[in-house]
This record gives sequence, C-alpha cells and structure tokens, in this order.
Amino acid sequence: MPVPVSAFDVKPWTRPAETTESLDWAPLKTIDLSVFDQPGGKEKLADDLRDSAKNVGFWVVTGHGIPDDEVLRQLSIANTFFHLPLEEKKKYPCDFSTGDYFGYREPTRTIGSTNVKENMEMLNIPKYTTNDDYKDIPKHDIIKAYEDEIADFHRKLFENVAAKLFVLLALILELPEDYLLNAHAYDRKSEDHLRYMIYHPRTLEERKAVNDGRGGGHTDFGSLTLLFSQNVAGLQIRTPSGEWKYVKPVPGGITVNSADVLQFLTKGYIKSTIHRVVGPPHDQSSIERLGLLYFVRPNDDVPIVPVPSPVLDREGLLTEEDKKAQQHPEKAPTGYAWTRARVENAHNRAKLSVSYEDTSEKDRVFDFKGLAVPTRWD
Ligand SMILES: O=C(O)CCC(=O)C(=O)O
Ligand SMILES: [Fe+2]
Repeated sequence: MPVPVSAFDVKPWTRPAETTESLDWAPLKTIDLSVFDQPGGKEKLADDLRDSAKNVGFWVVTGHGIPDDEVLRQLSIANTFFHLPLEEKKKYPCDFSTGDYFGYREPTRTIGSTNVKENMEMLNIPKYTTNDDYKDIPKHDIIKAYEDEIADFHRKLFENVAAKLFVLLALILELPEDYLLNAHAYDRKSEDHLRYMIYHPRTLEERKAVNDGRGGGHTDFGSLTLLFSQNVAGLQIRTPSGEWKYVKPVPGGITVNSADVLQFLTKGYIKSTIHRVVGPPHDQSSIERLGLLYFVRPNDDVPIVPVPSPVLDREGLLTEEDKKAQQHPEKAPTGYAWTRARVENAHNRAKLSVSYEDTSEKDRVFDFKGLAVPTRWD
C-alpha cells in the first residue's frame, strides 16, 4: 500500500554558506557535459578527462542537466530522514556480515582506542531497474512515500552523468563506446546505490581524540562515485606527492572520483584515489554536513579482468597472466563477489582505526583473490 506523503513533512533544506577560510584547495578539472552530444563533443571531453582519470582520480562535472531544485529536494528528503527517531531509521540496517550495504548505517562504532563514536549516518538506496530487481529490499516509509521522485532522480543521475562518463572513459581507452557502460548497465543487477549522508558536529575534544578524521583515508570500492557539491568543507584528496588538498564545492557541480574497480579493469591506468573527510573549518564547525552521493558498482555478473584496451597494451600494463585471465573471464571474481567482500572487510567490525599506526599489518591491504588495495592512509 502506498505510504501517504502527508505522513512526512519534508521542509525545504538550503545549503549553508561556504567557508570564508582560505584552504589548500585541489586544482580539479571541470568536465562540461553539455557539449557531449555536439559533433566532436565526446572526443573533446575525452581529451579533457584523460589526465584527470589517469593522474588525479577526481574531477568535477557540470552541464549535467539535473536542475538544482531536484538536488535540493533530495537533500531535503535526506535531511528529514536523518531527523526521524532512531528507532524508525534502524528498521532496515545494512547487513555488514554479508557485505550488504543497502539500508541504514547507524554510527555505532568507536574510533581507535577512544570511546568517541563515528559521527556519520547514511542511507543507501538500491536501483529502480525496469525488472524491479530490488523491490523486495525493505524500505523506510519515508522512502516509500517519495519513491516515484527518488526513483526518477536515481536513474537520471546515472544516465546524465555516469553513463556519459563511461563513454568518455571507453574513448580514452580506445574501446567500443559502450564497453564500460555495458558492464555497468542501470537495468542490470548491481550493488549501485544512491546515498543520503550526514556528518554531525563534534566537540573540539572529540576532534582531537580521533585525529580529526585524518585516519579515515580510503579509496572507494566500486567504479565511480558521484558527489553533489555541498558547502561544508572537509573532503580531502591525497595527491600523488602525498599532500592532502581540500575539494572545493562548485555551484551546480558534481565531484566525481574513479574507484577500485576501474583501477583493476585498467591495470592502474585509471586511478582510485585516496581521500578522507576531516573536521570542518572553524566557521562551519557547528553545522551538520549533509551529503548526496551515487556509488556506481560493476554489474553483479561482470568478471573483474583487465579490459582489452590497446592503450593498456601500448603502455605495457598487460602481463601474460592478464592476457590469460582475459581468455578465461569465468575464473575471475565477479563484480558482486568483489563488492560484497570489500564492504564486509571494511565494515563488519566493531572499531574503526584512528591512524595508520593504529592499524594492524593485515588490515593495511585488502586482497580478494588477487584484487588488492591498500585500505588505510593518513
Ligand atoms: O562525504 C564526502 O564528502 C565523501 C564521503 C566518502 O568518501 C565516502 O562515503 O566514500
Ligand atoms: Fe569515499
């Protein structure tokens, strides 16, 4: 039975002001997707994107055609959700024992040897495919109440942004244009999700005790992460020289990063860059940091083997073993197996580390059947 919308009063949420502090911002390239369909547009954009995908792992997308009022509407629903009673939010938790990331993640874990807990909550919403593959995943009443607009936004975000980026990345790799898109098709099953996220302010003492989030450096698990610009500073990326730089919000922009699976598929040609979220600057230290993201994962049945790209060949990135693996994709871990294992490894634990030193040797790298990523940085 549809849940009446009137049961939830979604008040319009507006963005807080940007910080006035001058932070060390990362110089990220902007990819204006509005020229994608013009003659020569894709080729130009692929040229624009090449260096960022290869050497930075982060860039900003504009011209995506998603009106800001739709973005603010999603953020308003998210904000309403996070301010519901905990009992309501806890009805459908993520099941980390099986690496299942769909549902609500409650901030229950402590950081290092402190008794300070995580300060972030999230809700991960699966795809609305034409086959309704995720219809049996239980959803909170507020999500059911606004399901039509959430579903429209979910698909639109994938089609307007992720799908086009997969075409550009395929062009960069000199693969057929639809090669990567086919491995991430919206209407096939995958662990993709739209994420509502909120970080709660911490006291200065708490910030000190947990190293202000500096131990939370990580790479993302899937293929691409789309992050709507939000004004509370805190997201930092680690540059190749090991410096941390802040990601600056771009009005109307979406910050995108490439993640582990694209790094595996391209033998490191596309980078999965380390990033973290630290405490906000002084003038934003008492405001909540609300976020809206989309995590693109490979389709469940996609074998994680290097793509047959002439670029990888020319760059000497493909070993004899890789070429053998390409001949026997049935032996490789699937997108589903990798994603579930990575989420289980990262989250099925009672404590989060506060720093690299605080992390045991075996926890510094996650290796799933030869797919290996470092897991901790600061
Ligand atoms: O909140 C952000 O700015 C980024 C969060 C993030 O890195 C993640 O959820 O993987
Ligand atoms: Fe991340």
